[in-house]
Amino acid sequence: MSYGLYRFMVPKIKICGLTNLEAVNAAVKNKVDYISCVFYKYSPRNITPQFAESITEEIPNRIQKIAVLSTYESNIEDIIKYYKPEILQFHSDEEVDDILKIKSRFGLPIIKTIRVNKLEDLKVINKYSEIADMYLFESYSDNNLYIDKPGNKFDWSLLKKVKIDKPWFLSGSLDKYNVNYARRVSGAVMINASVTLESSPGIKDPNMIEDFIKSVRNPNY
Ligand SMILES: O=C(O)c1ccccc1NCC(=O)[C@H](O)[C@H](O)COP(=O)(O)O
Repeated sequence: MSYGLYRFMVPKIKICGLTNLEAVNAAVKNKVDYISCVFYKYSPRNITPQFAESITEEIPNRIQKIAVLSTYESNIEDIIKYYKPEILQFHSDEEVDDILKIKSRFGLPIIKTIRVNKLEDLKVINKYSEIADMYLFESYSDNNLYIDKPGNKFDWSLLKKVKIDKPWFLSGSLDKYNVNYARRVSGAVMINASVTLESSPGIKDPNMIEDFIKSVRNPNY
């Protein structure tokens, strides 16, 4: 995509791993498009479905709620019942059939995370293309399989080298300084950020959320 065209595409922003009302309010105030809560017991961002419901119940309808979970999680019924996500995001090496069962049962669209460090990692898109409605691309480190640490990035330009058959988010240590460069070299229209907006593990800083969203919306900010 030429830079000229890219400049006119309105970016969509997802803030992931919200754990308190202040962070949700900062995301809402700054007109985020998607928010995600994490339901993964080893994550510092893990919260209960009931608490996720309580911090997100007042958000406007235009913001879509995403649940980050795994097919191995046992509390999916509670996640659906209380948090009421509009999209489910699967983040590990789930089997296609297991995701399909959940998709058919709850009738919700699926984001499949694809972890990328080299071009051949992108082949896994083929495996999930039947069941995924969107992808989320991020990097991985061998010693930390499912939870990225700040600073984990991949060569974003790899995403321009393959045909991607669904809408997709770019993720992985995006911050207010690198996000517009990352969008340019990857062609991303949809952006996900989490750890880079935290003052301590699991705790998002409302000012960092605001600065991040402003810098995506206005690259000269
Ligand atoms: O965020 C978590 O703690 C997490 C734990 C287990 C599975 C997935 C998890 N996050 C889901 C994501 O979409 C991304 O990993 C995360 O937002 C990465 O973004 P960033 O921290 O900005 O690199």
